Amino acid sequence: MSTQPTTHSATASTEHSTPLIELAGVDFGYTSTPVVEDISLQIDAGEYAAVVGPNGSGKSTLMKLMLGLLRPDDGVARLFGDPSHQFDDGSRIGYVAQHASASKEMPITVREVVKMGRFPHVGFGRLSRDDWEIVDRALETVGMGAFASRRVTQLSGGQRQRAFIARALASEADLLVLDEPTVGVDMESVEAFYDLLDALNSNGITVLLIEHDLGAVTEHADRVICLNREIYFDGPADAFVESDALARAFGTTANLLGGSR
Ligand SMILES: Nc1ncnc2c1ncn2[C@@H]1O[C@H](COP(=O)(O)OP(=O)(O)OP(=O)(O)O)[C@@H](O)[C@H]1O
Repeated sequence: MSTQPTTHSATASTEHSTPLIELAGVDFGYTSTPVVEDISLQIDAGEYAAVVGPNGSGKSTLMKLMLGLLRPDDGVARLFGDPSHQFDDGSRIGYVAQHASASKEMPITVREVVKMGRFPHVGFGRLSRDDWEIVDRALETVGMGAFASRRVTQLSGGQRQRAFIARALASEADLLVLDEPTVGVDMESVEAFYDLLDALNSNGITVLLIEHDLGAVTEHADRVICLNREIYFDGPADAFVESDALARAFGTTANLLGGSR
């Protein structure tokens, strides 16, 4: 695959000093029981951050609060400087869901999926020659040029995730948000997938992911946010490995960092 991402305009993320995501004193519960409490953090342009925590610790809820899909009961959530729930420029955020949830719904080709990344720019109008060039460059960047005509349903888990990253690149997103992107992806493809994320981040794209594979997180992400209803740790991945936050948040002293890789 190409390791030279070319589709993203790196200037887009460096010219803004406003945090991409900002949470201040955020509380949220689906019922009267709080699911996340007193969350304050910001994600700046160019970061490579991972949210980790045990099952049911509020990671997906936190992500939804960040993206404006849920509104805080208390506190403030901002996305690109606007209240998150009012933010409406979908082209700036590329979302990659878990492979399992994207598996059956798309009897269309890889190139058609990536084409969708241009919709925020052209509406449902026709793509120009320049738009198609962006689509094809995105496919090359993720190493999927040879699969452009393949149906998404006929891809492996890792290939499918690459196709969805290409869609984000085609939309020229500043922020790539991935929710457990390597679930169901074989180990060799996980390595290659993270190599791609590393390369995209080096090229200026902000990467924010929820990841269950703590070994991958600490090897690749620069920043770890460890959550269990409240934030147990937020800082450099190296310091996370050295800290006791993992044991406290997960309630175990087992080696969770090396087991899955
Ligand atoms: N729509 C909902 N309605 C009510 N409760 C919910 C809803 N979604 C999640 N919850 C509850 O909120 C808590 C946190 O769930 P969340 O999905 O955010 O955790 P998570 O850390 O992403 O979990 P996992 O790692 O298992 O995916 C859980 O107790 C869950 O049962």
